[in-house]
Amino acid sequence: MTTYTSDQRRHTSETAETMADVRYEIDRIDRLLVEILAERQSFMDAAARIKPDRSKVYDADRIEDVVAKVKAACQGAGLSPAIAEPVWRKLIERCIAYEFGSYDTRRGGDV
Ligand SMILES: C=C(O[C@@H]1C=C(C(=O)O)C=C[C@H]1O)C(=O)O
Repeated sequence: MTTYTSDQRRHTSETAETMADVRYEIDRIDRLLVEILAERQSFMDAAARIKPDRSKVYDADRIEDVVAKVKAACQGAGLSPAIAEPVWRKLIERCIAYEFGSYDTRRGGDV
């Protein structure tokens, strides 16, 4: 199971006083995001292993399902959907490209 390593939080957005404070927290959060995205990426390898054929790697219905769920989660979390939607659409696009690569590597390039 993945565990996330995190530097100590020093400030909240309310207590930060300097740009050094702000950037320390942004850099800390970015390292966490990298760990979380690496775990998400690992499930692309799992999907490439499980999917029965290459035509299933790109799933338009599932893409819309993922984006809708992310937008719903934004409401509760206070994340702007204007940030989230394009970020997730690009993330999914790159994850699918990764999954195609994983699928082809696993099956020796056979299509
Ligand atoms: C992981 C999957 O494969 C692809 C990757 C997706 C994602 O990154 O969320 C969504 C749809 C699929 O085209 C899946 O089908 O769920």
